[in-house]
Amino acid sequence: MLEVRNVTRIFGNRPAVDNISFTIDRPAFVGIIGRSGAGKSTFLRMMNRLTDASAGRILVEGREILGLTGAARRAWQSQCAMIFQQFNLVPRMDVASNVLHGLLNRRSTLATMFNLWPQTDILRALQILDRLGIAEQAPKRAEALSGGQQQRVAIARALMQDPKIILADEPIASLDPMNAQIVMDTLRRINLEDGRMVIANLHTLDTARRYCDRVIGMRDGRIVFDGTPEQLSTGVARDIYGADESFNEAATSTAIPADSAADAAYAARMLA
Ligand SMILES: Nc1ncnc2c1ncn2[C@@H]1O[C@H](COP(=O)(O)OP(=O)(O)OP(=O)(O)O)[C@@H](O)[C@H]1O
Repeated sequence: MLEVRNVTRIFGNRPAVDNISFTIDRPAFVGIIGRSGAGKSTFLRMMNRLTDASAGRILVEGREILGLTGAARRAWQSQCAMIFQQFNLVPRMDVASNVLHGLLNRRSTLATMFNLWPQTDILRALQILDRLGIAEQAPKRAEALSGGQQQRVAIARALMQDPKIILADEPIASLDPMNAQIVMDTLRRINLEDGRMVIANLHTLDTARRYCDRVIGMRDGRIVFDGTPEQLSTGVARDIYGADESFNEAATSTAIPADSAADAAYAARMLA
């Protein structure tokens, strides 16, 4: 389904991504981990054609996507939707319009400028918001929502494109543990229920272990691990992150701390 062959990206004289190759043959949930600067974002941006590759090929269902230009490139970009750490919504625009903007590549500028959307598109946007549990937020300005809700709006906008692949660049890095879990659960649901491949750059090991079918570890632009979550032992992780014996997995954790779970249970009891 996806074949990455000897892909390299050089900035200046330094490779950010250095001759990486791998194949994904089903709509799996794939996590990419590695410390800051390992090349994770650069790889996703090449897949989405936001950044050009210096060398190599990326084939999706046999079709080379690195050479696409113009309308073909835009069409590809809507088939592999991107989700960012900072959500990238239009803050003052209402939630429903933000979701409808997922169709931007397919609509005329004029219609978009005047916010003219066919009723079928509006209904679909509302259905998607409903599926993600945030339909009641549709009329609100995006900026009025919590981070977790905003990220779900960004996922809804991505779904509006009906993508084959969802690329998520540190989708939970700005969220508290509770919201991080909701967003990851949402991505996993979409992966399993719709059969859409998800490739997510993740900054915490426990998230990669919990949600991914497969984990790719990058270090200095290269793939240094490619395996199942079970194979991702502390020793392997230490290798990926280039850390010494003092490497502490808990420091990369986004698990909900026992304290805050207890606090939430206490608050729920008091409100009951
Ligand atoms: N546009 C650019 N111009 C020059 N160098 C860049 C550019 N984008 C990325 N780099 C460099 O490429 C390397 C890989 O960066 P990249 O953002 O892909 O890493 P990353 O693993 O995603 O890290 P982070 O989690 O911090 O984003 C870094 O050394 C970075 O400084």
